[in-house]
Amino acid sequence: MPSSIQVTCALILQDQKVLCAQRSGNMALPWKWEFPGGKIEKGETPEQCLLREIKEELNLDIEIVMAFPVNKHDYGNGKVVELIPFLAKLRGGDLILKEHTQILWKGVEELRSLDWAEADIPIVEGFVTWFLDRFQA
Ligand SMILES: Nc1nc2c([nH]c(=O)n2[C@@H]2O[C@H](COP(=O)(O)OP(=O)(O)OP(=O)(O)O)[C@@H](O)[C@H]2O)c(=O)[nH]1
Repeated sequence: MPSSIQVTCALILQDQKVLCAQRSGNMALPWKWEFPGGKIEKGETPEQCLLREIKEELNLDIEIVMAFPVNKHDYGNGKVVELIPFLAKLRGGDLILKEHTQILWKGVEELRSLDWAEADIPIVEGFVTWFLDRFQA
């Protein structure tokens, strides 16, 4: 397996909805849906990376609530992504889309209907299961 890149992403939960972001046509994985975030830079913790990326990509300030299990995915084109998801809450900032085509706030039970980047699919599944166990028991 080629060496992997470590990428953090945020599942920003507000009023039982999650912020989903669609990649633009000129990015890798064009038009796929993902959770906002990005690559960890040298010397950064995953949490520091995520706060920086969310500010850079969306102009939003978040607070990290907890970590979810990491998913390592081989895209088969030499790119292996270790996706490190966190549950987060919005703290402030006015949304400005700097990289993505659009964002949507999706109800938890509708999350599966989007065309997700492959690495995100197990994260979506794990999150929906976790949320329903916790809040709809
Ligand atoms: N931010 C983010 N990236 C994801 C997710 N799922 C997933 O496979 N990725 C991949 O992880 C990498 C994240 O890098 P990045 O957000 O810094 O994106 P980038 O455009 O600079 O990457 P690139 O230079 O490979 O195109 C991309 O290759 C992206 O395709 C996700 O949910 N969020």
